[in-house]
Amino acid sequence: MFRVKNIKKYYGNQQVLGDVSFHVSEGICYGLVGPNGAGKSTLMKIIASIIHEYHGEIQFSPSHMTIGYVPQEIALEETVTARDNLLFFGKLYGLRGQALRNRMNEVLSEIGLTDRGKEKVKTFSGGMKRRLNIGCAIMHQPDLIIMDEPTVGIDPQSRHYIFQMIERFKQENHTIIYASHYMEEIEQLCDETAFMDRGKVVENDRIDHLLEKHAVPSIFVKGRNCLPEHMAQDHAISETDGGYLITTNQPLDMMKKVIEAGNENDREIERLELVKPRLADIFFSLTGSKLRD
Ligand SMILES: Nc1ncnc2c1ncn2[C@@H]1O[C@H](COP(=O)(O)OP(=O)(O)OP(=O)(O)O)[C@@H](O)[C@H]1O
Repeated sequence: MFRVKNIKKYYGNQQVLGDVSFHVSEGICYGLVGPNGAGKSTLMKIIASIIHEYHGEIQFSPSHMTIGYVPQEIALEETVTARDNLLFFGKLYGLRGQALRNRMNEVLSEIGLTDRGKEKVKTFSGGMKRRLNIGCAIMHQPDLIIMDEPTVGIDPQSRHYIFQMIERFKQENHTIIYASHYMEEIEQLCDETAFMDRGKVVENDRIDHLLEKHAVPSIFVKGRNCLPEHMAQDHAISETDGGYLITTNQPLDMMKKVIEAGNENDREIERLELVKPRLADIFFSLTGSKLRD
């Protein structure tokens, strides 16, 4: 679908992208995740051809691929209706007449605003504006949809709605680039992801591969005297949530040991759990950066 090759970008003397490369296949949702300032928006603007001054190359295949760009900032005319905004963007993309009106109605239904289409955008909630912002970018049914943090500051219902839209886009074989600093969103929506930090891609792969490659299993135990003797010497243990997180390659054996030791007199186990590896922990272990600093 497209390949990002050795992209470098400077603002004055500041390098904001340093030799970024990856490949995105057709029909997937590809996540760009990283803290504020990592370079996600700059990279997306380069892919969307909004920024032209950079080093490196973006290779699209086919070369005439169509792109829809959903900016991080709401880009709507608030004094007119949702329908007028969609008509305006549809015209920009070359739609006219009945085809334009049909597509406008289709998109209104897709973004769940059919009943509000004739109302002015200034009366909309933040979530409705976000949905309309997406609607404007998909009027021309683009092959590639680039979404820059489309769920920032919205209510859970609208977020859920946007997630459902993205699932539909994928089913219709659109390719999506999705930037976020919410790792839960990347885990839920994306097939592959690139971890970005300080203008570099520190890791990129399929999400299941990342978890397999980097996640270290662990168990969580909480209770009175719940740690068996000697365990602290033999394993990596950290205190968290009033209990202990024990990193081990044999989590089930370890749970057995904790339970056996828990049967002794002065011990009491309140909670014992296998801890599912999370992408956010992998990101932190690779970069030393938290996503929401
Ligand atoms: N037009 C510009 N002129 C100068 N510096 C800029 C410009 N745009 C972005 N930057 C800088 O480039 C770096 C990367 O910014 P960018 O917006 O791409 O990061 P980001 O990962 O998208 O962050 P955020 O989540 O805050 O949008 C930041 O240090 C930012 O201050």
